[in-house]
Amino acid sequence: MPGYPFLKGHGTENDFVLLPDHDGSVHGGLTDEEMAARVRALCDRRAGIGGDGVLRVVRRGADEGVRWFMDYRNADGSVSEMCGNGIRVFAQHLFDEGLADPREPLPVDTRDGVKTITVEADGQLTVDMGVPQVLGETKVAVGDHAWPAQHVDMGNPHAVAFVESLDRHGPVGPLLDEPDYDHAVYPAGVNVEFVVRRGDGHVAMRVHERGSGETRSCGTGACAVAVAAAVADGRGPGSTYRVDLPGGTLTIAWTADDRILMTGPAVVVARGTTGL
Ligand SMILES: N[C@H](CCC[C@H](N)C(=O)O)C(=O)O
Repeated sequence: MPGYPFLKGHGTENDFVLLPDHDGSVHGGLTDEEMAARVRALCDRRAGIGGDGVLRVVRRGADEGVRWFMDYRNADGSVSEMCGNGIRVFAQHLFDEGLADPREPLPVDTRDGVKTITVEADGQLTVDMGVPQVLGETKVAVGDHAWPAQHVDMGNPHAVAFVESLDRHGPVGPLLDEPDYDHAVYPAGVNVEFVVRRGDGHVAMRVHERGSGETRSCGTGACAVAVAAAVADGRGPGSTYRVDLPGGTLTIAWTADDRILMTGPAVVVARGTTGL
């Protein structure tokens, strides 16, 4: 079958189509809109492969030892600065293909700069997600229910609201539509997280992702949630949160030197060829 190679993978069921394009010769010549249309076709869960987004795997020059660039787009074709679950799957793919050594820290360039991935003894991957920005209080709403929300930037924008219940039959509802938010605060859109407490250092969340809708998990969102919870708990740096998502669990550590380390699984489930 003519076409180009793809792989399918997920991190806590936030799923992605990976496009190996090391020298940019497969997809690099497309215009922005042509690439956005290709991404929408690939992410279509009926007529395509299906995914919350696309990770294009591009080799960088060997400057400063950073050899890879993760070109991420949401399912609607829009570009985002970073994808936390996606960068773990991206790294796992490189390890699987022998293109990176899992025994060494792996730097990957993104639109939000270089992130470094390390492999834990249990095979989970830890990503240094950088320094969070806590930008103040905003508000979000679903239907006629509104909540205050913490504005947290993880390279991409988040609004984190603490709610009474995540139940689909409760005020948060089925999240079939984008929550209302302050467009003056988020002119390029926003990822909206709804959080309940599960215990000390333990929360659960649902997320409506910019450009993808409700997903089973959001890595940058889990980081934003852990930061908002630590701030609400008067903790700040030096705290660790377990974040339960519909698709699995992520561990988020806010280090004493103000960096966010996210640890979670990454699985590559299939490979193939497509003409989409
Ligand atoms: N929808 C997000 C990007 C993907 C984030 C999420 N999949 C993650 O794991 O961080 C945005 O537009 O900023």
